[in-house]
Amino acid sequence: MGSVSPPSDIQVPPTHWSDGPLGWRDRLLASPRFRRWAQTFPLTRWVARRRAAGVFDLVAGFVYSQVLLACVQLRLFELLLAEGPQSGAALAARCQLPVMSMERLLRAAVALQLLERRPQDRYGLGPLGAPLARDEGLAAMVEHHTALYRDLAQPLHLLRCASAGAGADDGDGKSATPGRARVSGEAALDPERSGYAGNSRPPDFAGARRPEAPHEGLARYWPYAGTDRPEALAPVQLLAYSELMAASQPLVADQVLQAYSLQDHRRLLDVGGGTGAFACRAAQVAPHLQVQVFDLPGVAALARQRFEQAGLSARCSAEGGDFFQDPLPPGADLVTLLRVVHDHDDARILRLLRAVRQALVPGGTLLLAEPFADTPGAERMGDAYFGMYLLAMGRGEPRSEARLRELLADAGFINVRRLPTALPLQASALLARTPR
Ligand SMILES: CC(C)=CCC/C(C)=C/CC/C(C)=C/C=C/C(C)=C/C=C/C=C(C)/C=C/C=C(C)/C=C/C=C(C)/C=C/CC(C)(C)O
Ligand SMILES: C[S@@+](CC[C@H](N)C(=O)[O-])C[C@H]1O[C@@H](n2cnc3c(N)ncnc32)[C@H](O)[C@@H]1O
Repeated sequence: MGSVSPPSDIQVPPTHWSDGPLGWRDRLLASPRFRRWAQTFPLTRWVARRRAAGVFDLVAGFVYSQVLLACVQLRLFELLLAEGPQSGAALAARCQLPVMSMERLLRAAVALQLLERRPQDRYGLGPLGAPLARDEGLAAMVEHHTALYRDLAQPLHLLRCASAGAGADDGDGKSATPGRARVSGEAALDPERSGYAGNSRPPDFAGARRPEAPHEGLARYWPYAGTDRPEALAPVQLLAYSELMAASQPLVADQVLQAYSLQDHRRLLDVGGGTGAFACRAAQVAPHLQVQVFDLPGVAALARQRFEQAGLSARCSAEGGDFFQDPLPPGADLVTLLRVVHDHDDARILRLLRAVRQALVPGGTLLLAEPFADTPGAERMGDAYFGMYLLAMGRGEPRSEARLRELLADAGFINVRRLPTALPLQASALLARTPR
């Protein structure tokens, strides 16, 4: 393998007027002498400290994430919300950790504002931990990152392999990506063997750690991203990601339903609608609405179970199939695509959008919602988080609003408009119509 440092004998000539001043700035910031001066000079000291803290956070980010993971696995936030602040020794006993380790974790969590020190040497929830205390979706997201971090442990390996053909399939369900062979079959996502048991939770806090999160990478976690025959996936392979999506769906549903009223629609088709979590919410907020989910056969079967358990089978149904191959059920006046488009490449998405246009009644509405790239104030979420996440998954990319608009126009949609959502970090939304 060659050296990773840039060859020092290559001079890149400036090609744009801004290269000059920006090159000057870069050399200044890279200069240890300048940095030494700036961190002591009274007018620049605060910028130097802020920048240093920013760089430090990037360097230490993984450590912070693992402190959070330990808190989530111990169910610390829920415990402190339910029972109030407690001493380190009491928490150590509850969590079955040595007192010294527990204190170390608690102090780390305080430094990250996940927890706060309280009078009489006790620990309570902090401003960043409190929102996590009752959020099953966020907790599940944190836990499943174990799979992502396996892939990211060697980022260059991931980047090199992916450039050889991310998500390419060699026809038998195994990824053509070298070094990331996909194991089909039950072992991959067997909740027992992977250690992942989704939302199944012990009844009380006594020694109640959450189960260890997945031991495999994302390609196995999301098996549909690596095959051209997703309808052939075994039910056990669909379970872990379907549970994660159902647990985290309220985060998305809240954004969508706050931004858009379903009252004027009569028939909703949720394409890639998973196990029907959004469908149930939609049916509950719009009691006149007929709702249908289209997803892979094994996932659609789970949706049917959910509808039955919720007593919604009269208005909610689910059809199984491959949305790239099979026709979508016709007749809906609203189609939703929630967290679906970013999973796939442009060619597949164009095919899917055209199929959605065919399925909708004339003048029908498409509502597309997912995290967008280039979201002001949440840029890291798009290109940094989802960019790397989807690379590890093996297919798809985060797209900007502008790119999604182009794809929608290519697929024949008109009147595309942005629906403002309260927390674009969670999901942004576009509305589009089919011609009458
Ligand atoms: C009351 C006092 C004292 C003061 C008031 C001050 C005030 C107004 C404070 C505000 C408090 C407040 C309301 C806080 C709210 C916090 C919230 C809403 C936090 C939300 C955080 C959301 C996060 C961290 C979301 C993370 C989402 C992730 C990581 C999503 C991952 C999604 C994946 C991996 C999806 C995969 C699907 C695929 C495969 C890509 O298709
Ligand atoms: C990221 S999940 C989103 C699920 C749901 N919309 C949500 O937001 O919770 C993507 C969904 O698309 C489904 N899916 C992926 N490829 C598919 C295909 N070719 N045909 C049908 N469904 C597919 C998956 O089974 C999964 O339920």
